[in-house]
Amino acid sequence: MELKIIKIGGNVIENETALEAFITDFAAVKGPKILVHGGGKLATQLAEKIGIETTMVEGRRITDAETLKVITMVYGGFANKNIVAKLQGNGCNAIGLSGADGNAIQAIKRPVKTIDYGYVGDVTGISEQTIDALLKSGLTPVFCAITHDGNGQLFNTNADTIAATIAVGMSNIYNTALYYCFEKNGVMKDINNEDSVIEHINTENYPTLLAEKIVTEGMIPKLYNAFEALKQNVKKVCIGNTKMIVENSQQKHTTITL
Ligand SMILES: Nc1ncnc2c1ncn2[C@@H]1O[C@H](COP(=O)(O)OP(=O)(O)O)[C@@H](O)[C@H]1O
Ligand SMILES: CC(=O)N[C@@H](CCC(=O)OP(=O)(O)O)C(=O)O
Repeated sequence: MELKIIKIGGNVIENETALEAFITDFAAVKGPKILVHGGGKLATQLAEKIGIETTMVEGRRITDAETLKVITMVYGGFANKNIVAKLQGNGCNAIGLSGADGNAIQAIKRPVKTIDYGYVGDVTGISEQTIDALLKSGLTPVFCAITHDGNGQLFNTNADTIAATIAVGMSNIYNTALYYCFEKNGVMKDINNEDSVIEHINTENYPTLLAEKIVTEGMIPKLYNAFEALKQNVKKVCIGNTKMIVENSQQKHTTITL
């Protein structure tokens, strides 16, 4: 059976109309499914309001103790519960989780090489049996971008990485398909031209896209994670507009292959 792991980005969450449209489409997706959400933009806005500066390095947030509090409140609080409530309103029996809940996603502090990211976690494992028990009982897990180390420490983890790791872990039980949904139509040749979607990215054309800076910022972890997922048994990875998850959708998007 296919399990769909669908990730939505910060710009979708932040935009009331886009979020409502996505929720309707996600609720209508048939079969077992898991939603992973970010909320990076909302966290940056709240941090700014309370005088905490945000530093991003290659799409990842440097997370000090105060920033960790903000992201926990935003991702695990407002963003997660708002999405769960809206899904409930659309007949989808969602349950909101962080990686600490049910020990679902374990992580270690990202090792310091040239950069110390602070309380940023690299995922070490997921509890696929616990997640599967939720699926089997008819619930739809909704994960925010928070993990833990099993010793009481929460971590901020890139939501794209969480989605990929869940897809990899759950591939022990299901055929998994990973969808990265965001506000654009896919990975674009020209970021200002929605018609310039690159329909296929693979390990051959990717280095050029990276070198020519066609792929930058938040798209770097997304593609890194896409390749990692495919190498570890995930059957399908797509990047595109939320409309691509609609059954028989003709929406153009980017498909990643090895
Ligand atoms: N070639 C590209 N095509 C589309 N988006 C790109 C590209 N290169 C960089 N990006 C950036 O990647 C962003 C998506 O990643 P990210 O900021 O992590 O957002 P999300 O929260 O949606 O995952 C886009 O909003 C865009 O600014
Ligand atoms: C470590 C790290 O960078 N974590 C991300 C988690 C949220 C996220 O990934 O949100 P989007 O998918 O909306 O970008 C962050 O704090 O921005």
